[in-house]
Amino acid sequence: MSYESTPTLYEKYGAAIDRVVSLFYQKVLDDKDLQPFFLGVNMDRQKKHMSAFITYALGGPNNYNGKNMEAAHRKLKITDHHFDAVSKHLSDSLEQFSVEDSDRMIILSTIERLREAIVGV
Ligand code: HEM
Repeated sequence: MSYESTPTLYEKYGAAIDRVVSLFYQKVLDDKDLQPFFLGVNMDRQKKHMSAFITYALGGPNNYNGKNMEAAHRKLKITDHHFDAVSKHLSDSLEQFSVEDSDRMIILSTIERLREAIVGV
């Protein structure tokens, strides 16, 4: 009998989060539909906030000190189309880092739960 417990997603992928987030924002900024949202945004700060947010969402330590999702996206007039595009870039980035499909699905469903707080607020 083994006492090993299932590792959290943070234990499995935590070391790669910064690199995944960098690749993700490369894709976002290469996307003509999404570029305008990030004009004038400090991307170093943005990447740090996103990495901390994802770290916590995957079961890691809570070092996130940014705004809540509703406050962060208020007045940006983000549509479902934009949300789907961002979600796809995250999915592609996770795939490029060889995150297992079943884990990628869990991560995407965690992100999906934020849709209401981000779209159209
Ligand atoms: C899919 C899930 C998403 C997550 C987890 C997420 C996460 C975050 C985080 C952690 C911040 C930083 C908040 C802060 O600085 O206090 C942020 C800001 C921002 N997000 Fe998102 N975001 C998501 C979707 C989107 C979408 C779909 C768009 C637009 C297409 C978007 C555009 C922005 C912009 C422009 C900012 C910067 C706001 C500013 O600094 O004034 N985000 N997001």
